[in-house]
Amino acid sequence: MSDKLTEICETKRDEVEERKAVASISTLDAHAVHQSAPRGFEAALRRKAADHFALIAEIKKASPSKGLIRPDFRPAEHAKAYERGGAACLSVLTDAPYFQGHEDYLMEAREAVSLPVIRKDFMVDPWQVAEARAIGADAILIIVAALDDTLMAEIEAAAHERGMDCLVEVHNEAEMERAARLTSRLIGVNNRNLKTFVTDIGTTERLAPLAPEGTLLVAESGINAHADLQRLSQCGARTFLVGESLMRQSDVEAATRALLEG
Ligand SMILES: O=C(O)c1ccccc1NCC(=O)[C@H](O)[C@H](O)COP(=O)(O)O
Repeated sequence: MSDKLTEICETKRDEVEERKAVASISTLDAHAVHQSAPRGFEAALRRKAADHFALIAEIKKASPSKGLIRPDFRPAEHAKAYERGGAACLSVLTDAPYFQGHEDYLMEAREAVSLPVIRKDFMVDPWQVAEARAIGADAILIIVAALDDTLMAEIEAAAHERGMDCLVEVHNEAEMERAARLTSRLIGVNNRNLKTFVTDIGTTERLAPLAPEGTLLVAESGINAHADLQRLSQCGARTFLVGESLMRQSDVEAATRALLEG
């Protein structure tokens, strides 16, 4: 194993092979018919970002870099608090081995609110897109560093076929160039290096000018306060993905409002 992201993706590939033996894509798609239609993740962000900051609020129990973040973890309650606090969308971590996540958390959170929800997981196979829709996800994450161009495009196509949006995540200049080859124009700059965990919000400032025309840029990770939103808005970022700093607060609703309003 060379780094954490590689390790996580190797574990994920094994997990997906086991799951594929239990449910085919057509079984998952048949199941997805019973879900409500995708809620329009990117559209909700674009609407909010047009006149204010747009927040993707993350439901995150634990992480490889920080361990347990929220001991009294209640996905539906956190989802409602985020919605009341003004979030535009939710992100729910479903990876179990490294984030103590679960598919049930996404289903519980989405059921409790009317916000669109992204499944935050490590996509390594188009099969996972069918699974994401079957549990109700409105969008998926594509981590450019984890995929080659062909697989990235296949995963994006599988999402679009099902009416889902893609948040395409980059961390450096070369990844931004590769992201531009996809059709999605919802691009997240992860301020956290997923190989070393070093986090620097200056990463968004460095990469923002390189985003392709028409991009809705999302600044991800390491965002703690309203002042960070104001700082990042100077480089054109008006959409933010925030997990840990909100999940550590006892009053999640008030913290969400304070982050957005100052
Ligand atoms: O959060 C981690 O430690 C982590 C480690 C390895 C891969 C991914 C990781 N996090 C996923 C995310 O991108 C964040 O959960 C998300 O951007 C929110 O970040 P934060 O506000 O810093 O919790």
